[in-house]
Amino acid sequence: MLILDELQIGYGRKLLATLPPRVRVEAGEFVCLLGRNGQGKSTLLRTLGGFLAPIAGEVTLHDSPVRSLRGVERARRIAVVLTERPQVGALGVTDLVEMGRQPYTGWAGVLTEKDRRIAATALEQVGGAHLAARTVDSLSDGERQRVMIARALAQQPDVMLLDEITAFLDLPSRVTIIDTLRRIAAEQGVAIILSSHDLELSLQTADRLWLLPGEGRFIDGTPEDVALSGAIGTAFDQENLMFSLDSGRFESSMAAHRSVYLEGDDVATLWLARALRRRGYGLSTQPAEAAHRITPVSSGRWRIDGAREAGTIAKALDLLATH
Ligand SMILES: Nc1ncnc2c1ncn2[C@@H]1O[C@H](COP(=O)(O)OP(=O)(O)OP(=O)(O)O)[C@@H](O)[C@H]1O
Repeated sequence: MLILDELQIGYGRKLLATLPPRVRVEAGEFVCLLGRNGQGKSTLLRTLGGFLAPIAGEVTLHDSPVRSLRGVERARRIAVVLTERPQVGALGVTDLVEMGRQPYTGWAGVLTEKDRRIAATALEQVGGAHLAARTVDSLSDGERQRVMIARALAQQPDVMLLDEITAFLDLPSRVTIIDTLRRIAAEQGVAIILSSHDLELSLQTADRLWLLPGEGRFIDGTPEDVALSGAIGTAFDQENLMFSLDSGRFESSMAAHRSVYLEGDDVATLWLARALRRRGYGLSTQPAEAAHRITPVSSGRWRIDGAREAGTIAKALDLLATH
């Protein structure tokens, strides 16, 4: 339903990215948009929302160019959530969420019972019903983000564009908000495009990744295809940090000073492998080439070089360091 045709985004002569000839986003899709600072994530979202003209090409929503949508029409179809703290003073949470109904209330702005019900349901959907009587300026960052999402939902849009909304939240709050958005996309058929710096969470949750790796490129695929293509490494790796395809996360890339052959693949051994990498050990697949050999004895207990036993990861690291 959202179609990006021959799209080039940027400002004046500054071209930030050229997209493939046709990119489609279907109802119910949850897309995460990733890229380093300044690669054009916000610019792309602004272009998709029709707030910024593309350098070339066109964005259409249900066959209408988004740039041609008038204010109210656009607000009924496209909702935008930003990370900035809204300057709304002591406005009530319920009043703010009900503002999402403005595209439907006509000039007088009178809310019907139905409008109030839709706003209340939106607040419930983001787990914010208990905040209804609070004022917006009294909310924590995480609570405020939920309320801003509720306002966007109250617009009953076809597309939601969210720009780095999880930036200041702790991990459980980020997971909760992303889960809520995924559920909303799937259950209500809203297409959701969310820019984020949370690469690992995006890899785990997105139906699709859009990656702006720099040099004007744009990559579109399932998280797994994008990871396997090596594009995540190209976009984010740096001297001391590399994306590991084995673990699906970034790992410190200090030069390995000694290699260890580690047997076993139980959970405790996977955590021991993490600790070893952090300490600068390389994990060898060839026992004969490794300086040390670690064998699991039972879960969370290992034998080091056939002799000494370690019952914690700290002890295993100690034994390796003193040997
Ligand atoms: N109005 C503008 N005119 C010209 N250049 C702009 C304008 N707004 C942003 N830019 C530039 O365009 C580039 C992309 O900016 P954008 O905000 O889209 O990046 P981003 O990927 O969202 O970055 P971040 O992760 O830091 O939020 C940056 O170099 C920025 O300085």
